[in-house]
Amino acid sequence: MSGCPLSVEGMASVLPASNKSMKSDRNTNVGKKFVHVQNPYLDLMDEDILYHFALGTKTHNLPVMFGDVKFVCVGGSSNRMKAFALRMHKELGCEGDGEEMKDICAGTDRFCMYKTGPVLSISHGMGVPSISVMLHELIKLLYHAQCCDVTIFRIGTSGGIGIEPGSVVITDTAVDSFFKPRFEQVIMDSIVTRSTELDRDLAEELFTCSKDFPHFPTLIGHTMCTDDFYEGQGRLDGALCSYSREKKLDYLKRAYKAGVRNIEMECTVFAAICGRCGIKAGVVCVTLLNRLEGDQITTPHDVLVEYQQRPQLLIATFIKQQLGLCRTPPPAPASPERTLQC
Ligand SMILES: O=P(O)(O)O[C@H]1O[C@H](CO)[C@@H](O)[C@H]1O
Ligand SMILES: O=c1cc[nH]c(=O)[nH]1
Repeated sequence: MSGCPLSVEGMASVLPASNKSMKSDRNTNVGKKFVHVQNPYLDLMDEDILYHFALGTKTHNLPVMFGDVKFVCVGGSSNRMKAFALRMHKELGCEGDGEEMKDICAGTDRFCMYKTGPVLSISHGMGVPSISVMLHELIKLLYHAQCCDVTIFRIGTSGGIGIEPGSVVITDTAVDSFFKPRFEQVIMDSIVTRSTELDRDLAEELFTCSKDFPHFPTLIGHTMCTDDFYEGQGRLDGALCSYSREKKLDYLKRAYKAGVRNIEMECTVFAAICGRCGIKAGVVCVTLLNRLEGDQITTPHDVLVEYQQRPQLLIATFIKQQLGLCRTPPPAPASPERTLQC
């Protein structure tokens, strides 16, 4: 994050041991949409240790480190999220080549985190349990840092259904394996059902933005979240397979009929947790294959690398537009393209 005009590098971010946790009056900022938590116990705690990030309210000055965050991008792989941070570094016109950018979570190898100006880039690993742990700590971090008007994106990979590999799917509805827009969470010995609503306007805005990239198809559709890559997604190539090829195809075709265009492993919990905490959320995943045609990912590595960049390209452009750093769309003749002071 060094050299970026919007970064907080250089300010005291690690607190002396004696410091109290950072708390402030959120009521002074009327009109702003603050990230909130849904836990009455949190404010009663003297200290909050974000264990999987190796950060804490007494050891780190979270408002100084993260108070300006407006966009958070999450994705499964740490390399992808570092690449996205480097891309944003360049796109925001920050100084240097970004190679000096530090992993804020270097104290742990669970997740990686990079900050470029108002953009935070974080990995979440694979599957609901992993992203769920990350999201709890991320949202507490944004809450402790008193962040407001935050938008969060998941930029991922997925298996497509009935669409060309390399297509980018912007999720309108995150559904479970029964094609229902819900996330069922086992909480102790109860099952709690939460809504998986995503921001429709955001999906439409992203779709409009995708028109800048005619070299790959982008569409809006339902995304199905499963708890497994193999049997959970009806694959015939796992170590176990308890159904027939016909049953698999019947399932995928029913999914398609229900509006599902791609399958991945995190979108329902992502939508459910972000929605409950007042964070505008979007899911954008590229498809690596068409599941009606096969299960194995046979696409060459270099093509897969290019595919993975598609959601990044779209989100980076969207963020630049939101920050007023892009001319498109709409062209603004009266106000020339803004540049950031580095
Ligand atoms: O590419 P990412 O973000 O990891 O997402 C997808 O890829 C993983 C499976 O290969 C799952 O986590 C799935 O959701
Ligand atoms: O088929 C696929 C490809 C990527 N990620 C998934 O979850 N499934």
